Amino acid sequence: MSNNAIEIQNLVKEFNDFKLGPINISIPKGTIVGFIGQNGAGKSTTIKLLLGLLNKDSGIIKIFDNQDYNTIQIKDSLGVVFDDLLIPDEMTLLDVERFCSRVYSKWDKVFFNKLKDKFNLPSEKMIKNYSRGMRMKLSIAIALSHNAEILILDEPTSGLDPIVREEILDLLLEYMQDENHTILISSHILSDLEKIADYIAFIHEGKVLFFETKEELEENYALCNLSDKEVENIDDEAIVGRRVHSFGQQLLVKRNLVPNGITLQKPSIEDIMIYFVKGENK
Ligand SMILES: Nc1ncnc2c1ncn2[C@@H]1O[C@H](COP(=O)(O)OP(=O)(O)OP(=O)(O)O)[C@@H](O)[C@H]1O
Repeated sequence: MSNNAIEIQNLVKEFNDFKLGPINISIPKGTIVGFIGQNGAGKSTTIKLLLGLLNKDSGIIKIFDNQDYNTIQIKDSLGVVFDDLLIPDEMTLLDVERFCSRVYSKWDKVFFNKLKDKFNLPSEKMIKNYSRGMRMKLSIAIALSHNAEILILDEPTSGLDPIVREEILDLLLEYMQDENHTILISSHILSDLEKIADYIAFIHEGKVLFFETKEELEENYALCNLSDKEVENIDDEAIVGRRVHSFGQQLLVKRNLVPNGITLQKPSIEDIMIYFVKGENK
């Protein structure tokens, strides 16, 4: 049995004007993978393929070594959050709770009610009258309350205020106390991922540009500010991307390819993402 919770091999999906893949990613059990990329890069498409909500053109997707994940057991082991709640608007939280207790074999009513109180979610208000933040919180509460072994979260913190976001990140870290738990989370709020992710997968125009641990990103890349003259001494191979200023240039470089003596700074994940995209036109 492999040590991966999710394995994606040569996954391809084509729409009229967009091609995803081939995507190759292995997500080890017990890790949090932050899935980043520009709007339209292919994050949600990958997640939908993973969940069987879209049909792939080719490739292999395995969840716990299992390619046939339409079984109840595998559905039970996935907790899913999309950027909006996919629940009929006429339902109340009480209806949702009753529904989930029937659908999920390991539904934890006590934990769900704890989250309901923590998030101040009204029990009898119709979901259609919930605010966006309340809908997201309910969605997260459901995903966390059925003892899923993998959480797949597509933009779970979008539209939430910083305090609630922090609470949710804490809940995710608490969930990860169990070493068999795994999270794949896509987000444009890169500072959130900076706090919790072990790996960052960066998808750009349907291709994975990198899949590295946060430590590897830190070891491999650095920012430096140089004059135009100084930049001439840097090998083109070392430059991932650049931003030209009136006083010189800021570069994202591969640490191991720049000469000694240059002052290097640690880039944020946001820096790395921006310079990778800009690097295309360097
Ligand atoms: N059902 C579909 N039919 C046709 N094209 C689609 C379909 N679903 C997605 N696409 C296209 O696939 C591309 C990737 O979209 P996707 O939603 O995966 O991006 P994303 O990275 O999740 O973006 P965002 O950050 O904006 O949510 C886009 O060009 C989108 O228009």
